[in-house]
Formats: sequence, C-alpha cells, structure tokens
Amino acid sequence: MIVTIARPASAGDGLRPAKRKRGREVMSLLGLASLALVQPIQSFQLGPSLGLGRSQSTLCSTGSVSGYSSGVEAEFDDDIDNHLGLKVVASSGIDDEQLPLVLGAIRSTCDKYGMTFDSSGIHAISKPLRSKSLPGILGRVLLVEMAGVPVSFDFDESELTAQLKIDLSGQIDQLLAEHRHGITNTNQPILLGFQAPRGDSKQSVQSSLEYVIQKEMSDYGLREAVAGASSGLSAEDKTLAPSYRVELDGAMIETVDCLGKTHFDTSSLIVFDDLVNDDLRRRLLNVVNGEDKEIWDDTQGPRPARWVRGGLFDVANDDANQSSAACYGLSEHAIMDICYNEHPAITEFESKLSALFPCFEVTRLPESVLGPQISPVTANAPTHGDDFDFHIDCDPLQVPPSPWADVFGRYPNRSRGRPRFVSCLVYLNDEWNEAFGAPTRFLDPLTQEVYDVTPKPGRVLVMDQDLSHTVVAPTQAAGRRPRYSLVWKLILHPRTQGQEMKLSCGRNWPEPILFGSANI
Ligand SMILES: O=C(O)CCC(=O)C(=O)O
Ligand SMILES: [Fe+2]
Repeated sequence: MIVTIARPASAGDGLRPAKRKRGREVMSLLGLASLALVQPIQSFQLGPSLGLGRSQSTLCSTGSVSGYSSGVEAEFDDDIDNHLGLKVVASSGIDDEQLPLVLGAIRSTCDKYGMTFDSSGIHAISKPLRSKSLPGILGRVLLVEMAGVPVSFDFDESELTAQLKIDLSGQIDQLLAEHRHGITNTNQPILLGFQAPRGDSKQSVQSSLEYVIQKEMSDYGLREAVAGASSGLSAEDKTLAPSYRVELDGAMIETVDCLGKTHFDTSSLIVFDDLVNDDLRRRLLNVVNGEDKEIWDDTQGPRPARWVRGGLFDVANDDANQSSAACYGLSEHAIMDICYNEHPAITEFESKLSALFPCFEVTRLPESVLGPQISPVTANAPTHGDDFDFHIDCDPLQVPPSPWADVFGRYPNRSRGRPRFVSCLVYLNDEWNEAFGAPTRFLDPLTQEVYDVTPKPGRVLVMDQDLSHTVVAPTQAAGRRPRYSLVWKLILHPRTQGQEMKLSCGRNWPEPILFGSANI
C-alpha cells in the first residue's frame, strides 16, 4: 500500500546554513507547537518492514498542511502488525489539573494513528525543570517513548515521527489555547520529546528531560553565540560607556515566577557614539551595499544591485509591512549575503557586542522565533517621501508557537533570568546633515509622547525589541539620498539562573533619562 506523507520543507536553500532544522519554523507560522526528537538510533527508511495496521489511512489525512513541501511516498506492508505505541515516561512543569488533559490529547492522537497509548508509569514532576546548565528555560517538558519501532528506527529522519509531531503538537496547542483562562499557566507551551524504549536505563528523569531541551536548542540554534564572541576583546570595548540612555514605556507588570507579585518595568534605549570608528562604519556600509567594484553615487538613491523598491520586509506586523511596501529594502540575495556569508566587519562588530554585554551570551534572533522571513541582520535605506509606521521588532511575551516558545516560554521582556530581546542599529552614512532628519522615533504608548534618536554616522543604538518605534523618512533636503541603518535582532541570554537582565551589567553608566511614563 502506498500512502503520501508530508515532509518538512527542505533545509539548505541558497546561502542559509543547511544543517539547521527548519520544519517547525513553518509550523510556527501555522500556529502549531513543536516536538523534539530524542535519541536517534541509526537510519531507518519508513517502508515495507514497518506495518502500521490501521494507521495507514490516517497518516495521509493531514499530509497537505501548507508549508510542508509536496508529499513523499512511503510503502507500508498490510500484513505486518507491529504494535506501535506511545508511552509517556516523564513530565515537568505540568500540574495535576493540566496533565490529564494533555495525556487525553495524546491518547486521542494515538487512537487516530492506531497506536497503543500508555501513561501508567509516568514520572510527573509538577515544578518546571530547572538546570544550572540551561538558564532561562521554561521547563515544561513531556517525554514520550515510542514502542514497537525497529531497532534501526531513526527518529530524526522518519516521516512517521514528522507526521506525528504535527498532529500531537497541534492537539496540545489547541488544548492549551482552549484552557487558557481555566487553568493556571496554560498559555505556556509544552516541549515534547521522543525517545526510543530505554529498558533499564540508568539515566535519571532530570537528565532525560534536560536532554530533550538541549537537543531542541541545538537542532534549532536557540542559543548560539554570535561570531567572534570569544575572539580577543579590546579593553576599551569592555569598559565603553554610552553617550546617553533613556528609559521609557513604564508600566506595572507581573513578576515572572512570583505568583501575584508585580513590579514597575521600563524599556531601554542606549546610544553609543564611540563603539564603531569611521573605518569599521565604512566597512559595514560596504557589506550592506556589496563589496564589488561598481561605483554608485547614492545621492541618486540606493544601489539597485542591492536594494529593491518594495523590498522592505523586516517586521512581523502585517499592517506595518503594507505601509512600508513602497520603500527600499535589501534584495533577498543581499540579506542572505549579509546574514550568512563571512564578513570580517560583521564579525568584528558582533565581537564588540559580546564585549559590551559580558554578563550575557549574545546571540542573533534564531529563525525559530518568527520564521525564516524575519532575518536576524538586515538594513534599511529610507528615502524622502517614504511613509513608515510604528512597530515593535519582537516581544517574547507574544511569540507564536515554535521550538523557541516551547523551550523558553512566553514572558515579559527584561524578566529576571529570561532571555532579553534587544535590537541594535548602526547608522552607516558617510555623512548625514542634521537637516536631512530621519531619526529613529520611539513612542511612549501611555503618554503618546515621542523620543527621537538622531542618526549620526557610526552611532550605535541598542533598544528593547518590544519598544514601539519607527524610522522617520528623510526630509526634502536629503534629496534622493538614503539614510542607512544596519540592524541586528539579538537575544541576550542569561549566564546564570535568575540573573538580573540589566544591560549595564553592574557598570557605572550615566544615569538614564526617564521619559514619558517611565517618569510617572
Ligand atoms: O533605521 C531605523 O531607524 C529603524 C529601523 C527599524 O526599526 C528596523 O529595522 O526594525
Ligand atoms: Fe524596528
């Protein structure tokens, strides 16, 4: 019998590194959760040796999920009846109210696939998993053993597990969404891991659950230090102080991990004028505009070999994309080049960032958070007459279902011990007359006041990603000249559990200007 099974869209297109898994990024856009595959054991091609009994007809039922490339054909032998089944072995961070619901969802998926289900031996730890080696994690994990597969079964490569993961994750996500208001903590996802039957394995439950998280993090690159992080960092970079900093967007918010407790939270923007010298600025501009020999006079507009009208695609919000549709954006090829080819200037700047934030692991925003359309490094070239709207870059409280959400959960940015989402902008023009305008404008939502940062050549702006901001188009005085900015979307990971996430890292930086609602 031949059935068609969807296969995750293939990795390795163009310049993007091929090794990174991407299948579940697509799921994130579909609003589905994800599942980690643990303990691969050699290669196994789904084929005649595996009898799936009643599951055959249902395996193809969701095979046309969009984003999963055209199905592959796999053969199943009707005569063989292997008792495929799922056995839930351990969980953490899922309380007594929630666990039966989640297990019920897995049971019904098993029924659909004609698989057996067993949760009788589950080792349930109601507290979220905590681990010194994994600071910042959410710690809600469910570990499932898959019984009845051949010894050579490869969990990572199998179409069966790919399909199961779509189904199971969808079920659990739906369930958690439905019960969002009824049960505490249910808007937090659960990371699901598969493993082969372990027999009398000596591995502790804690380390099996940790392994699920570690594997997910490495499969999806969820915490990879930026290039040059460990290269020789200059003493000046380590001690460099900002020219000024501003706190805005103040609000009382719930304190993460402290039920019922609230605290006053403000977002930060920080300006550095001595981090990038003129030589580095010029080299970064060359990376953005392409390093070949063509000479382009950009008083006529951005260089057509790199920039396309309507090419701006750097925000998650649909409305913002529409309003910026007419503006210049980097071509797809240019974005890939900047993000994934080796550029010494990019590495040098990233190593400066690591030096600037020594108490964090500085990483680029992984593709898993918002999908492949949102590149971690991009550039802007607004010109006179363009129209932009306020947007936020990303908010860890509002991330869609994805491997990122499953591992780190959803929480207010700047929460103690949780990865902090910050963006970093470098203004790249050789010269920029103040009369040309084009500040980066921040909105304080409560007071509706705006705060402008002037784009000086070589200036670096670090800002929280959940701040409402916009680029303002240059004035008429700028003519057709673009105002360039190179933008990094970063995540600063804590190095220890429960760490303070202050960007100053305890250094004696100038006191911040308190703006708008931060001053109330
Ligand atoms: O260039 C600017 O001023 C802001 C750019 C920006 O907000 C972005 O790229 O997300
Ligand atoms: Fe932005």
